[in-house]
Amino acid sequence: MLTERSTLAQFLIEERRRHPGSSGDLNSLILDVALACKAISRRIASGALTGVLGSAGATNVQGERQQKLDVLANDIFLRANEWGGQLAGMASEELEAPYAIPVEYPRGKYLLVFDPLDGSSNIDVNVSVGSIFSILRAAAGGVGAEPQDFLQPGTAQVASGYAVYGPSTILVITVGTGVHGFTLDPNLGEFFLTHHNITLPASTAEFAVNSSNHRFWEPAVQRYIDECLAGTSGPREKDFNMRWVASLVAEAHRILIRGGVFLYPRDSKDPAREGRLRLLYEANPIAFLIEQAGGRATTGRQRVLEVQPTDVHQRIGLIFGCRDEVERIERYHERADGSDDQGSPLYGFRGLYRVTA
Ligand SMILES: O=P(O)(O)OC[C@H]1O[C@](O)(COP(=O)(O)O)[C@@H](O)[C@@H]1O
Ligand SMILES: [Mg+2]
Ligand SMILES: [Mg+2]
Repeated sequence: MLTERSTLAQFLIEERRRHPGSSGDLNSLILDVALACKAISRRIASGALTGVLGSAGATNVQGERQQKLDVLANDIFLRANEWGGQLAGMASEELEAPYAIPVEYPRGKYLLVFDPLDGSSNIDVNVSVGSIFSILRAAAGGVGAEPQDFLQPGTAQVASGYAVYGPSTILVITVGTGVHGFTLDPNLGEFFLTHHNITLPASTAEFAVNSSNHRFWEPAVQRYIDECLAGTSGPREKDFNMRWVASLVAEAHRILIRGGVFLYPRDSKDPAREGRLRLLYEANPIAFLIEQAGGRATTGRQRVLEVQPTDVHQRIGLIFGCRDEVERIERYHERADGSDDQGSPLYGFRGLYRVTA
């Protein structure tokens, strides 16, 4: 019987009862991931006192400047998860190639993919950051250090989750049976079940987008945001609120708790890439959580979880949140000019009144 004082371990034991023949490896793996998140939370909380802020002076595979905490968090994830015998390999935002489990440790049947520190531009300004993870099955025989082993669609995820290092540290996970949140008690060093069965409302009046990219967006996204901005004077006939934390985990958490829609859509800012966020360790784990909470996640054209990855570090347009809004954005994408059959003819991008941001 789960209560507000149930620990993450107790919750996982309850879940395992549904699968009597299971080995318990998935539970052990999730507990190791949780341990990594606790360790990262401690390091972040000490901030400037322990010299963890600032740049590491290097760039990662994406060509982005690594912060010291990016490197530290990556190392914590590797060390916490490499020895337990549940994994065949790991892939990280901070590592160009997948990480092979060292020969001295046993191999297991899962693959772990993670963004050890998400929203890292927020570290130095003391705003929420997080970690994101996704668990996949390894190919039979426990191999799993080759890039192609990780190129599985999001529908193949066994579990996913994130930790937000905010005013409190919260771990939110799904093992395919709903979405559950656990708050870290910093005195006991233990995650307790505080948010059981998180569900998203169907509709919302709050959106999250980096509107400085407006001119690079496709017409469908321009139309959607312009209509939100027009508020009661536009075709939506209601006012919207906007938030942008620049930390995907913080944004996803807010949306899971109080609803909303998030857009980091495909744009033309850098023609070499499809979007800003990474498919395997940002979009897929968040999309799994959002769908499990009753929401929807799309690239605009396709369900995120059905995209066949072609590269471990592949980027993609990501739109997720409350079902009604995401479906509306998908409809706007159905026509290249951003209009749809249900839109006002006077108010589309071909309409008489074109609203600008
Ligand atoms: O700075 P921008 O363009 O608004 O981008 C913000 C996005 O970048 C990210 O910080 C990318 O994650 P990393 O910090 O792991 O690279 C997302 O969390 C966030 O949604
Ligand atoms: Mg990230
Ligand atoms: Mg990161």
